[in-house]
Order: sequence, then structure tokens, then C-alpha cells
Amino acid sequence: MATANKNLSHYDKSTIPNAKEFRFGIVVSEWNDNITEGLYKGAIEALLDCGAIKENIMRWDVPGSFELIYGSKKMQEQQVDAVIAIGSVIQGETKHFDFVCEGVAQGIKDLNVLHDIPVIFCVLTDNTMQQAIERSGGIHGNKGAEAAIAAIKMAELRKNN
Ligand SMILES: Nc1c(NC[C@H](O)[C@H](O)[C@H](O)CO)[nH]c(=O)[nH]c1=O
Ligand SMILES: CC(=O)[C@@H](O)COP(=O)(O)O
Repeated sequence: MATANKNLSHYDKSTIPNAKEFRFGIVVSEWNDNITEGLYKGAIEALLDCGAIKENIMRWDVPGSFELIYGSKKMQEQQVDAVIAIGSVIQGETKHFDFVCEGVAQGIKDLNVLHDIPVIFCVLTDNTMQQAIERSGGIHGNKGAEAAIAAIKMAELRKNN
């Protein structure tokens, strides 16, 4: 199902564990910060709405999405139950977009394989700024909220297994 067919901000609280006992680390890319700040806002609002305690949410900023890999690795070493990696990659004139997107996706995948703290991939990979706007609090909702719910669910899965 494409994003266009669902609202990224929609969730049913009755199906989500209470997040009050969990600690979250959020790593935010500074590239396209008009987008990443919107994603962060969506994530924070959803975490708090589902019971997370503000003092249990830690934020670090990194220069770009490619640095989300290292930042998330170091965040895994903190006393957190899940990490959310927030970025916005937008197609430019060259193939750099492809390498950044693939590199970040593979790097975050590797962190989930190598370490026991889940890292949620909250990285928009859009063709245009408009697409990014629509997915960070616009008509398609907020991928930050979607990532927050995933973080809660994965922290619960880790706690129970
Ligand atoms: N073009 C975008 C970038 N590029 C920067 C890289 O992420 C990285 O910081 C640089 O290559 C140095 O290692 N980053 C984004 O997050 N979004 C972009 O659209
Ligand atoms: C994703 C990028 O690195 C890209 O936005 C950079 O733009 P360009 O490909 O025009 O150098």
C-alpha cells in the first residue's frame, strides 16, 4: 500500500503498549531541517500520547542522514529501549541521493542486526520537497508518528523476548 493510500499519523491506541516504562533515543538529521523538525514533532507527540515520559526521551542532532548511522550506533549504547533515526533525503541533480538512501537504509539495518536495541528507520526519501512536506505533517500524515509507534512496539517486543 502506498503512503498515498494511508495516513501515516493514524494509530489505534488500544493496540499499542503503554510507553511509560520505556526510554527512547531520537537522532535527528540537520539536512532539510524544515522536514526533520516536523518529523521530530510528530514522533514526540505520538510518544507522549502513548504514555512516554518526556524526561525519558533523549535527542541528538547529526549533520545529515548518512550520519544517522553512527549517531544511532552511539545512541544504542545509551540506556534506551529503542532508537528513532529521523532524516529527509530529497533527490537532487546527481546520483548522490541513491547512495545516501541506500547507505542509510543498509547502515540502520546493520545496527538492528548487530545490536540488541531496535533502530527505527524514520528517513523520508522523496523526489521533491513537496512529497516530504506531505509526509511530515501534511496531507499524508507524519512519518514521525508512524516511527514512534513502531519504536514502542519494538521496545515491547524486546522486553518480552
Ligand atoms: N542531500 C542530502 C544529504 N546529504 C548529506 C549526507 O547525508 C551526508 O551528511 C554527507 O554526505 C556527509 O557525510 N543528507 C540528507 O539528510 N538529505 C539530503 O537531501
Ligand atoms: C541527496 C543528496 O545528496 C542531494 O540532495 C544532493 O543534491 P545534488 O545531487 O544536486 O548534488
